Amino acid sequence: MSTESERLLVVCIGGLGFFMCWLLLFFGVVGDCWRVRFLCFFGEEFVVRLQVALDVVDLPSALTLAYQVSEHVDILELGTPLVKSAGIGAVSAVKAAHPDKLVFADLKTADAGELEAGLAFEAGADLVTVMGTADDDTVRGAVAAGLKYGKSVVADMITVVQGRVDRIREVAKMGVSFVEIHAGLDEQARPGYSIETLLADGREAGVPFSIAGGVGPDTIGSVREAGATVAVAGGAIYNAPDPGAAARELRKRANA
Ligand SMILES: O=C([C@H](O)CO)[C@H](O)[C@H](O)COP(=O)(O)O
Repeated sequence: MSTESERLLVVCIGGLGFFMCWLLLFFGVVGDCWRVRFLCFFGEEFVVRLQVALDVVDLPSALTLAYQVSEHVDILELGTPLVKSAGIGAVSAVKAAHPDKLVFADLKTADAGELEAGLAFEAGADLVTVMGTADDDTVRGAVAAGLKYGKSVVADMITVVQGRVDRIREVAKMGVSFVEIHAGLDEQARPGYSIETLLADGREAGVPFSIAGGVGPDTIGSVREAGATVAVAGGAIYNAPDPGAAARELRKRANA
């Protein structure tokens, strides 16, 4: 073989190796949630992922609901009340039943971020929440667990109303995959509640975000237009007479 062909061969093998390294990094270490983020920014700019909040309080009901809706959603969330009632083993059960879906453990961790996030990842969660109001070291601890397991951490901004955009930007810099701009069930129940304030803060913050707080068929289009990575829907699905049909309709409207 001539020297020129040898050099070409070395360049080709080197190039292939470099490409394989990036593939491994992308599909292995970086994890599913970063793939969602990547697709949203570079592959499917206007696609919003649909996350169902399984806000029931026992595992059989959660598994039934997940079974009814899974084909229409991207992310199955174990709501905080479910994890408190059924335990972290519920995360493993939902992941075992739906290995093709991203499983989100809504722990809303307020302290011991690395320890609690590690529990969820160990149980099979792909994403876990830490409170956006938690101590910065708690958020950083959860992120450290995410890096260790190759999974993602979401900062839940529930209860933050004043100065929300500033705090969103702060926690985004701590390495969370995205920020959940969230009005909890109690806040939603107050007269005058509007999802619009969440959307406005999402638009202004300029970091990847999800929206939770009464997302339904009438609002999911605005959630997408605001630029959200993920739309979270609980009551609009589990309170519907046919949760599967409700999820299908949300999916249709999300990307209409
Ligand atoms: O996170 C939630 C709440 O704090 C209870 O755990 C809900 O899952 C979230 O608000 C989404 O539910 P809906 O507001 O009913 O869509």
